[in-house]
Amino acid sequence: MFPLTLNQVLVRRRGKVVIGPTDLVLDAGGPTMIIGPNGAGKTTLLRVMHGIERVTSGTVTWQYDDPAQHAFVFQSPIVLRRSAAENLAYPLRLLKAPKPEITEKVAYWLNRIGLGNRGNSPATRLSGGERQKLAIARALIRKPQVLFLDEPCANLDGHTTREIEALLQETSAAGTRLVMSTHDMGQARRLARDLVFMLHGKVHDVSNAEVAFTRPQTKELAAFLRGDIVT
Ligand SMILES: Nc1ncnc2c1ncn2[C@@H]1O[C@H](COP(=O)(O)OP(=O)(O)OP(=O)(O)O)[C@@H](O)[C@H]1O
Repeated sequence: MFPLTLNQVLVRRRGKVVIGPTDLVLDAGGPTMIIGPNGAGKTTLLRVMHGIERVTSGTVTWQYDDPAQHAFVFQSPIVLRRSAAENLAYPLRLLKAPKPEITEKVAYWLNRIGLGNRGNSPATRLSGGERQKLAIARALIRKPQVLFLDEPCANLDGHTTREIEALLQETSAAGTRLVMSTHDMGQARRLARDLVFMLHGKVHDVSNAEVAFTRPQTKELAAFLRGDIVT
């Protein structure tokens, strides 16, 4: 599916330029972490790439696009008002997967996210961290080639964050392309192969994560990584 190429993408909402005009090319590697100050446009950029945010002008081009091959995990986990197991089964039912396969995969993923004995619990009763893990598992259960995540660990405790990071690292190693926003520079350091630094609605810098953290190429990125307020 890669490269994914954004060419002069501009998103205007209520008269305000939220994104762009900006360019970005993502290759097949990853994980890519999108960083930048609040309001820089990280969420909107992810939504544009996934195809759920209309662009005002410019183009978003996949090498070949198959919307069934990309999934999106939102900052506030969205769970269906059904059991945890039913949440996981849902995407497989849409794909008309055979029943035994659904049963097997649901059991595997419930265990994988530590909900092995909570399959019948209503998803809405789970904790925030459990709901987020469920949302990620529901995205992964159909083995997408690309997974977009918008601040998946915002507001989660350290233990859950560590579990989610381990799951994401495993997912990336297994070949799913991760593109994720984070405000946590420790997390970016732990997970990123490359960093996309957003500032004022534009992609300001794209660099290898190691290079960015040791020799940032712009003074704005250096300041942001130092923890300064960048305006
Ligand atoms: N539909 C909309 N209408 C008006 N303004 C919008 C809309 N969507 C986003 N914005 C504005 O565009 C800017 C970028 O928003 P976005 O959520 O993409 O940034 P972000 O970098 O993800 O921010 P945060 O880190 O705070 O989540 C913000 O100032 C936001 O208020």
